[in-house]
Amino acid sequence: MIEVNDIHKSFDDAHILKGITTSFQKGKTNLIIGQSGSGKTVFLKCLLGLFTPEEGTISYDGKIYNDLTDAEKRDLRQEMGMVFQGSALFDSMSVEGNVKFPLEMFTKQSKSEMQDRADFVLKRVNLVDAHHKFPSEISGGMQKRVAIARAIVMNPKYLFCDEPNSGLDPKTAIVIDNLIKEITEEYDITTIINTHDMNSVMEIGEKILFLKDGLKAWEGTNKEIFKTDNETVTDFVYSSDLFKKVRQMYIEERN
Ligand SMILES: Nc1ncnc2c1ncn2[C@@H]1O[C@H](COP(=O)(O)OP(=O)(O)OP(=O)(O)O)[C@@H](O)[C@H]1O
Repeated sequence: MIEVNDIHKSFDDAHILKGITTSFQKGKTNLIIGQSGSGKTVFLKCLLGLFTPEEGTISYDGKIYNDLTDAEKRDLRQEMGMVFQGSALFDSMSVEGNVKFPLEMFTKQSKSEMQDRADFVLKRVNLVDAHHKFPSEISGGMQKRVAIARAIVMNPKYLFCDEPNSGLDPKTAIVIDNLIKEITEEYDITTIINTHDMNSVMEIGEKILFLKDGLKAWEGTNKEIFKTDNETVTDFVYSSDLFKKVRQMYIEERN
């Protein structure tokens, strides 16, 4: 579980995060949504320990980040997996090489242990025949699977995903969303996903945090987001006619 208490982050005179308090449960897919520039990436980077908030605290299963020693912070970072926007695979390394990379960097595992772990996570993301291919030889959806395999290879407690569906067709995006949700439940990970994809919000948003101008404008579940009358949320989430109709049908079905 990650608990965020009143964090503020500024760059020079620009006050970007203006006091955000929230929490993210383990075993759940937590989504962060909001317009471009609302502070989602800055918030995610604070959770990753890449930015230090000037005020407020972030705690990871009860451990307050600022109270940790440098060695404890390093240990905590190793409990974090990250799926970057655009996958961010190493082009010069094979699929298997990409997945083994964190093990080679951060563990003292033997070659056969690394091989077993790489085989296991690649199988878990349903990639069994691509070990020796290079990123340029596989599809965007397969690259995302490799990125997910690499993010979970160290058995993380916390998984952060920045726009995991960007550049994917809608069908592949759903497969990737479901894969992230399954893995989150299976390994009891606290997963936080930064997204613009309203389909993800509806499908896997067990908890949704809506940021606006660096503030928490709303939070709730995907079921609650259908029912909310909060105009800031409805203006943003239901800006397309299609989603407006879906919401109307949902409300009528429930009445
Ligand atoms: N390192 C930085 N230095 C200065 N300003 C920054 C830095 N990183 C982000 N910002 C500013 O913080 C604000 C929020 O940016 P952020 O990237 O968090 O938005 P976002 O909600 O993730 O947008 P998008 O959905 O487009 O990715 C922007 O005004 C941005 O210019």
